[in-house]
Amino acid sequence: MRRISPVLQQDGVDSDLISLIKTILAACREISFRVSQGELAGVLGSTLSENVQGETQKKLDVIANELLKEVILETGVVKAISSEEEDDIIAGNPRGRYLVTFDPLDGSSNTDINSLIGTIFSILPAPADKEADDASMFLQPGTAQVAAGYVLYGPSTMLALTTGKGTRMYTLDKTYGGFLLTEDKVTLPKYTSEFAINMSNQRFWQTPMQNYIQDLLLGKEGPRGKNYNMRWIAAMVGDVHRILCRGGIFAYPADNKDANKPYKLRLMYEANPMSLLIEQAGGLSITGTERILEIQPDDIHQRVAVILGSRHEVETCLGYHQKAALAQQ
Ligand SMILES: O=P(O)(O)OC[C@H]1O[C@](O)(COP(=O)(O)O)[C@@H](O)[C@@H]1O
Ligand SMILES: [Mg+2]
Ligand SMILES: [Mg+2]
Repeated sequence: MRRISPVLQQDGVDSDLISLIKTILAACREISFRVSQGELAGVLGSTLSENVQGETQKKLDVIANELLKEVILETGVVKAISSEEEDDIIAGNPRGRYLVTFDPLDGSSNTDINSLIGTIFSILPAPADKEADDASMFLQPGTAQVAAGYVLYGPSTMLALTTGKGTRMYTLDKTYGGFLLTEDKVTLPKYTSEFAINMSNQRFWQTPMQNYIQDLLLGKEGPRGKNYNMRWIAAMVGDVHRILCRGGIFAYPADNKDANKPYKLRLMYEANPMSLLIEQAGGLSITGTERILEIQPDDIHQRVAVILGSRHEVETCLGYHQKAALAQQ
């Protein structure tokens, strides 16, 4: 089985970028170890603080954030980092060629129940003409990402990674201590009959999403003419992993539960890296009205609606949104 470096070298990936990816993975290996120790490592439970998004931080959120921050800044090739758990960006080497954004721990609420969690990361080119503490550097569309990936801390620790030449999966070999290639070309089936959405928000969704899900639930007797199954892991990293493995559609649409917070997922830390992984595997990722990877961000902590997965199903969902928009004209 092949290790990461030769695979990336074969794809023509720059040596600085390879060593940056390997550094991020070294931190993830450490997080994986601590997660697997569970209560024994004293990493479970909540801290008394809240992050910039007003959410209570889990101990593991803080530990994972610190680990990643420290090693990434030490590489010397990173101009700045932006984390879901930090209010502001953190400047690195002014001559660094890369910017890194990450969600150190995705699916935080799963930590205390020994369920799926993961780390999501995205790497962008650093503009040479900006200061290392200038947050506007990060406001690049997802199409600009030079690499994106996640590490899933499950029964085995797995990495999904893309540098723009398809999506591959690797599995952490704990005896050797590194990630080995276990799926060379992840390919999403175009069609699916499995969806992932938090149904408890149903009454707060907008009409097109209400109609789309309603038609899935009608099954064989409804307009879609087949029965659908549902899964919800409560960690985007787990739901996206399942979709990369066997197809499906995942949605965290807009809702009006809290007027000040219509969207849940973050563009830079979750939506963009997952969208690149999904599209590089032949899937599609949209907000309902536009392709996520083409959004021009206006804030590092901005949130978006996310609908991603098997191409035909996402296009069908898009059709419901387009129909509603036409009816309003
Ligand atoms: O609480 P809900 O509605 O099930 O939301 C779950 C969603 O929230 C998230 O956990 C948010 O991520 P964090 O754990 O990084 O805050 C997603 O991974 C997941 O899809
Ligand atoms: Mg998250
Ligand atoms: Mg998180």
